[in-house]
Amino acid sequence: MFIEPIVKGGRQGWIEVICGSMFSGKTEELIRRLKRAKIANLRVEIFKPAVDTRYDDQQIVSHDEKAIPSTPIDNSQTILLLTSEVDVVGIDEAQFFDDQLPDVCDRLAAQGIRVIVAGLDMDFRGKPFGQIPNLLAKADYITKLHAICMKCGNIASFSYRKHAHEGQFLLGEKDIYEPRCRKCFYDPD
Ligand SMILES: Nc1ncnc2c1ncn2[C@@H]1O[C@H](COP(=O)(O)OP(=O)(O)O)[C@@H](O)[C@H]1O
Ligand SMILES: Cc1cn([C@H]2C[C@H](O)[C@@H](COP(=O)(O)O)O2)c(=O)[nH]c1=O
Ligand SMILES: [Zn+2]
Repeated sequence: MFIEPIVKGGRQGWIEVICGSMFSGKTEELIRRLKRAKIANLRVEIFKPAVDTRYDDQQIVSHDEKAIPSTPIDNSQTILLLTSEVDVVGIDEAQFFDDQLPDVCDRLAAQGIRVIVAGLDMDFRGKPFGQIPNLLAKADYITKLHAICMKCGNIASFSYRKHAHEGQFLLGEKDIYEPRCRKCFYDPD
């Protein structure tokens, strides 16, 4: 389990990335860290891409219905305008944000802010997704989570799309996606 680092000598920022397949627990882990920060009386701001309207327009909601209020935004640079007086920034579904997101996270960390980013590391083809690879390169702390393969019960790193849609962007749940292990993802039958 991720334990918050001890910071000596004043305020210091850093970047945490939580990645993994769908249903691996990224949103639950993000919510857990953000709730602990709130318990510590830190000033917390939470963002998600406005396009992600799956469970709720405003809140971040996990597959298991854990929720926390957030601000939906269209552009990652908006985060800089809304975080002048905060200690912790949380960002969910980061794979959907524009290519400025790594730079935005760098700038927040340089201001002494703890930045916690959650997102899919791979798309339905098993290819790196959006800015997550660049964020992983910049991260101070990385947590890779795993789901359970829906075919064989092993540990799953991949998100298998059950529909024929070819575009990278397709919001969905268990009706469209299932987590799979490497073997069941590449050799289905
Ligand atoms: N195949 C699966 N493997 C693991 N968890 C699953 C699976 N299917 C459903 N779940 C549920 O999904 C929850 C994780 O949801 P969530 O944090 O929203 O994941 P993510 O953000 O990574 O998609 C788990 O606690 C569990 O209740
Ligand atoms: C693999 C994959 C997923 N998506 C979409 C499907 C969901 O709406 C989100 C991921 O949500 P989660 O919190 O990680 O479960 O992303 C997509 O658009 N394209 C893909 O290839
Ligand atoms: Zn499997």
